[in-house]
Amino acid sequence: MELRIGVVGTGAIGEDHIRRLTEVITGATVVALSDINEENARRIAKKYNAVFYKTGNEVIWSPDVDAVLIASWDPTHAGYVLECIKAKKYVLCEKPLATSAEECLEIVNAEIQGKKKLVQVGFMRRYDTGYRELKEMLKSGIIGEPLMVHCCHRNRIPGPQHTTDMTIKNSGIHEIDVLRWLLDEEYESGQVLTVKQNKNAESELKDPQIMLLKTKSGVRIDVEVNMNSHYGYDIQCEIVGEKGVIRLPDPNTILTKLSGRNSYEIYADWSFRFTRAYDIEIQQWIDSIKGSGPVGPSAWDGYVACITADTLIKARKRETIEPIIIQPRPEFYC
Ligand SMILES: NC(=O)c1ccc[n+]([C@@H]2O[C@H](COP(=O)([O-])OP(=O)(O)OC[C@H]3O[C@@H](n4cnc5c(N)ncnc54)[C@H](O)[C@@H]3O)[C@@H](O)[C@H]2O)c1
Ligand SMILES: O[C@H]1[C@H](O)[C@@H](O)[C@H](O)[C@@H](O)[C@H]1O
Repeated sequence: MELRIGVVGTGAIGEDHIRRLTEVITGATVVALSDINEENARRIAKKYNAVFYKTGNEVIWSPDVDAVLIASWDPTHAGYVLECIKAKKYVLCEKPLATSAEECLEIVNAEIQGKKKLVQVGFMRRYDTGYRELKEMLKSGIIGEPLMVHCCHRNRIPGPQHTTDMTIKNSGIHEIDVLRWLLDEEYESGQVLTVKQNKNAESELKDPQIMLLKTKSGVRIDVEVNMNSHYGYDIQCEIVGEKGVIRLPDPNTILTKLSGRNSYEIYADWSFRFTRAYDIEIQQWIDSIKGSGPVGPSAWDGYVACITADTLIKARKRETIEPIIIQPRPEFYC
């Protein structure tokens, strides 16, 4: 049976997911889509033989749609996810789940009231082969207990509407999620350092920023989140353990020997770096909702990531170390 998917938001990643669902993923067809940029959405609807709807809610409530993928701007996520829960439809929402922890809790409570797990959050790094290998190696105990984690999240240039808070809540949120998944524990406190301003950054944008996190067991984490690397999209993660160090591999790119130099390509953005992870994420989402329901990052994971991001933003503004206070995890998500 082909699952009929509706997509809300057909910008960069929305269109890429539609291509993926059509050309790469098995068992699903994109039948409906919507975007406030009507011209672009109509172009994509024509290209992929889907129906254009004027509003996201019409896509969600359409009887022709079995499940929904949300890829619109961050502040629109919570409203659409709540609507999907009302309509009792499975939904894969791109990160972040919402722009505040309060909205995330509203989603969590609505899902619990509906007595069915419907929501998955687009934390695709959990599906990246490199991160998966890191997790396996950590579990094997080969480096002993992890003690410190050093990460970089470098974007070549920021998107047009990027703000100082988004560096944490839109970009750094990937590390917030993937590191608690890797280490399998929660955070205790956090801090953000701003550094000498990059002259290439917009004057309003504090860039780069360093997120510092401490986990409950005392692991120390530093993450450079840099929106203006200029040289490319570069994701690094090194875990220092009691007996050794493990490091996320760079993606395999061809070694070029040219003009007296050995060189490797560095990807320009996330769409190339995480292509395979998105493919696996979406295929597993489709397979799971045809089975007993989603098994990927849940609304609860969306909440924990968001409360951590909110706390880090508060810490940056106050120039303090803030405790990260997470509500008790409901039985529903255990
Ligand atoms: N998981 C990842 O690695 C990853 C990568 C890129 C983007 N994202 C997330 O995906 C979302 C989209 O990012 P993007 O890079 O494609 O941005 P984009 O600006 O290219 O696309 C967003 C689209 O949303 C549309 N939109 C805005 N408000 C809307 C509304 N109310 N209803 C319907 N459509 C609306 C815009 O017109 C635009 O076409 C963001 O939330 C971002 O955080 C995740
Ligand atoms: O910093 C970017 C991340 O590296 C990507 O994976 C996307 O999430 C994008 O929206 C962010 O701006």
